[in-house]
Amino acid sequence: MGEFVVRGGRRIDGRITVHGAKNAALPILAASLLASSPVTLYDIPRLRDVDVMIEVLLALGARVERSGTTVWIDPRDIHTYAVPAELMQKMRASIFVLGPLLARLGRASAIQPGGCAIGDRPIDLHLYALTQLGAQLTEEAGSTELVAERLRGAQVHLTYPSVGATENLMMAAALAEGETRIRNAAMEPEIVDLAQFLERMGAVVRGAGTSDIRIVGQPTLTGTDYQIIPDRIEAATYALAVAATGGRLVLENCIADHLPGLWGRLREVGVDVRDGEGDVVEIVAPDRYPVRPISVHTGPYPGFATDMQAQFMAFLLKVPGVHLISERVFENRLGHARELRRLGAQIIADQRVALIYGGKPLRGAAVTAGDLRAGAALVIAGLMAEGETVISGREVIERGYEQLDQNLSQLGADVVAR
Ligand SMILES: CC(=O)N[C@H]1[C@@H](OP(=O)(O)OP(=O)(O)OC[C@H]2O[C@@H](n3ccc(=O)[nH]c3=O)[C@H](O)[C@@H]2O)O[C@H](CO)[C@@H](O)[C@@H]1O
Ligand SMILES: C=C(OP(=O)(O)O)C(=O)O
Repeated sequence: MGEFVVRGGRRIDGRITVHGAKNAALPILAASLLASSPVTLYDIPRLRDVDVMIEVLLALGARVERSGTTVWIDPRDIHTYAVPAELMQKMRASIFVLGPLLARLGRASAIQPGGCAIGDRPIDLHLYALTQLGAQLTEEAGSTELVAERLRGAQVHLTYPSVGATENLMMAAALAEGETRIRNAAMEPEIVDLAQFLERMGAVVRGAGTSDIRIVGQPTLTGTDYQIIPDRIEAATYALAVAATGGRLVLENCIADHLPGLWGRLREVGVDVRDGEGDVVEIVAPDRYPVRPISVHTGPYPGFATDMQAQFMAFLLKVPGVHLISERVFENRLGHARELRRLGAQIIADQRVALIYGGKPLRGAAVTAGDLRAGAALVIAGLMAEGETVISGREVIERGYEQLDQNLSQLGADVVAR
């Protein structure tokens, strides 16, 4: 297992360009399987999860070429409907290929992904949604198989606005006969990005970004080229790193509107956030914060994103006052509280709610990244702490952050990967 070694106490100053969004790239790579001719995707981040998704596409019979952040996919000859078990185990987002495989080959199978460090993460809503389009479902001995001669559009009400289930359904519906209407659909920017990609391939998608999405399926979809949106969670992570350490940061390729809840809370405690023209956001953080209790509840978009909750908790350690975080999306996503306590943080937490006593000094220690965003939170806390913080589980963090150590070092921080 690799580590990040962070020596705290340095100010951040500089500018960085936000990479393409992991959580948009993964479903869009899967959606490329729907096309009857090659697809070219731009701004695909160089991340471990993307490597695994490309392995999945190759295993299914697609041709894939990659040069920097450009990925070319020829899905014409896909022949395998079963997602290899070892790839499902490596990354639960492999589940995104179920909808496209079912639509292209009439059959799709995979092992059931297990839970992970942040919760059980069942796929019942994905499967329910696909059966509503006419697929027959067989579940046995930990594996799932879906079969459909022909998918037919339907009205599908999701009992929870699951991002992944909405995406799987949109992809299958794009090649189904007739119209599909998704009620209580997820509204995240990554849903809108997938919708735009499907439209570029010839599907008709209306209402993406609202809770009511309509998709008119087409007999075939054609390959296209498409540029992925910037990673709002990567942007939030760097913004919170500067807010936690003091200094100035210019984020290029950052769509400020994709982060509701973040900028307002930063401004509330005195961070100067300038949302300029051309997707540039400038953040100037004070050295000290006033006593200001903050409370945050995560929720589906446009609620406060669960994927920035851990990093926000690390930032709150800097702000004097007693703060409250409640995690409402995943049932077990506060594991970082225990690791932050190793740095001297005063946090009381159960599985869903944490009280954070901010404004107290932190000191470096050895900690472990239990999940991707928990790891990012520990890096932020390490930047604030006196002395050296060694974060093990570097590979977990690199699932979602490209060149984290180089980026932070370039901004003046002392972060080494080893
Ligand atoms: C690759 C990707 O884009 N991942 C994101 C996606 O994950 P993901 O798509 O897995 O998240 P969902 O929105 O589906 O999950 C939200 C909640 O719904 C539950 N649920 C989900 C599906 C299902 O079939 N049954 C069920 O009960 C989950 O356990 C969780 O409690 O959205 C999450 C919520 O914004 C983000 O944290 C993840 O980073
Ligand atoms: C939880 C995340 O991703 P995934 O759904 O791929 O585990 C994340 O991006 O924070």
